Amino acid sequence: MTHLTQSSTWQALSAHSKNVPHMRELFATDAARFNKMSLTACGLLLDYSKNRATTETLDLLFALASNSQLEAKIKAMFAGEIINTTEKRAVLHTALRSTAEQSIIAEGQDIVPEVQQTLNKMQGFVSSVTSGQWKGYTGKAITDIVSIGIGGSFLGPKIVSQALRPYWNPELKCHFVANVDGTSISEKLKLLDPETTLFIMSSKSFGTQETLTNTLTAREWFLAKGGLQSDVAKHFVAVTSNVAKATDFGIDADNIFPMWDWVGGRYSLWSAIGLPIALLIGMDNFRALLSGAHQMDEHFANAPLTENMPVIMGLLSLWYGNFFNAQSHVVLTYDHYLRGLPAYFQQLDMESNGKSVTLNGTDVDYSTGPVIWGGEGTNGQHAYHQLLHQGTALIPADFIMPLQSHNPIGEHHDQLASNCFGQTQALMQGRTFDEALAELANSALSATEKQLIAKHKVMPGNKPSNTLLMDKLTPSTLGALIALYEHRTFVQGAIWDINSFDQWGVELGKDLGNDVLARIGATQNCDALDASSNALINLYRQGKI
Ligand SMILES: O=P(O)(O)OC[C@H]1O[C@H](O)[C@H](O)[C@@H](O)[C@@H]1O
Repeated sequence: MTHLTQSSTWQALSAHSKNVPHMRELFATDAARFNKMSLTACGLLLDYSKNRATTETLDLLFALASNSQLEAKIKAMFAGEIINTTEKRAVLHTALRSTAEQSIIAEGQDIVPEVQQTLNKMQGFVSSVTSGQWKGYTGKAITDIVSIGIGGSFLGPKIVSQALRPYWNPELKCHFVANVDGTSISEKLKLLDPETTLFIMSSKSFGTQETLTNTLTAREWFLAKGGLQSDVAKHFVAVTSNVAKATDFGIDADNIFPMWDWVGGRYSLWSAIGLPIALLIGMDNFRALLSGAHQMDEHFANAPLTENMPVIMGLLSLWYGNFFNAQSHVVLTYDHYLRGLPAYFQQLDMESNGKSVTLNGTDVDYSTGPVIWGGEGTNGQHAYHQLLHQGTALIPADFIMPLQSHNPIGEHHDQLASNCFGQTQALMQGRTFDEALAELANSALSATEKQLIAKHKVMPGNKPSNTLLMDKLTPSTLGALIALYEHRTFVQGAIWDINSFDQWGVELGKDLGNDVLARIGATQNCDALDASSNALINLYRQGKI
């Protein structure tokens, strides 16, 4: 057994998990439950009262956090200690949204000036492109941006841009290409004019196959359409920590925006990887996004554990994963602009906490990161919510909704909100057999049929959910919301004693993919691998089944 599962707090939580009353009862016996179990920070309100939790539960969870040295671990992250031990890196995405007055040391150097310089460089670039001062090779202003990247170098810019659509510059369009499937880039290029298109190649490593291939294809297209090699600098910029590779590739050194080792891919939207966002929403709004995230950093670093939003959310999610066998967690956004957020949180959390050994290499004997999934409310209500209500799996849910819509037409937002609140209520209270039977009282069914149908209509309830509200979806509230989930992920990783900042599983896939590529291009059929892989590669070489 690991220290964690052996600990008396863990054992106490395990025993206590069998004795928590149904949430219906918890609400019935405490009218102040919402007041006691909700909190506001950084423009966000978290209602966590619809959880299987009593004061005792929370006390035990906070004790678990303290015993896991959570506060010290939070300090270590903010202080730039090498907490990504397997890659020997600091984890300082929080420095990207620090204020100019702060001083944050990484590897013996204050990194804030570099961060500020890069923001200023981004500012100059954004203003040059959006004012039309930046000209393409025929002297025309830029109308279309194509952002090429994958993983964190794609999801962050794409989903944040999508979320902040009301703030877009109407003169500019932005397209995102990630997949190495040639269809993705081909379909985009069909829409574009090389004279007015600017490509942003986003790759921290400048070594990711998909991004390099898509960028080469874009450059070939540009040259085939009339651009000259000497025009490439006007149409290709890069964001990378590997400046040498980017210049070798042909990108003008002046057009390279730096990235740093201490920023993980899935935490990078706050860096120059966020350039497509800044181009679309303008630098003031981009800075507001950073500032919202910074406020959440301050809250996370300074609020006591018992009033700390990321800590509470992290602990409650861990409660279900470790003590109720919940294997997934659903994120439901009641705002069309936030429809991509579940996919963003999916990478953030699953790449961070999909781990099976502790920092010192011991196999864990408890569940770590759950499957994160979700979608847009109300659509999911007419699909997978059925399983949330009556399925056998326990799936804790987060409901996220702004109180004011950017598009307040008719009764739409009232209906959206009523669905959101109605769902959390239904999940919590469910429907008993007697209630279901009473609803059928006036139907024409026989008594036996009523009994049977009532059985099918029973909803056990007691299904946990958090509700997160904000006044309005703005760059600042979105920044705070994303930082909240980043820190929630951190909290869980800290308690599980895993490295939330490496991704060796992803790396193996890349290596084997390269090996297979060489075998596909070889002169002879492949017979060196397992029978299945040999057969699949050879069928592919043959081009038919
Ligand atoms: O930015 P890049 O170096 O091209 O990396 C892009 C992506 O590659 C990997 O697959 C990582 O798992 C991601 O976290 C990263 O964001």
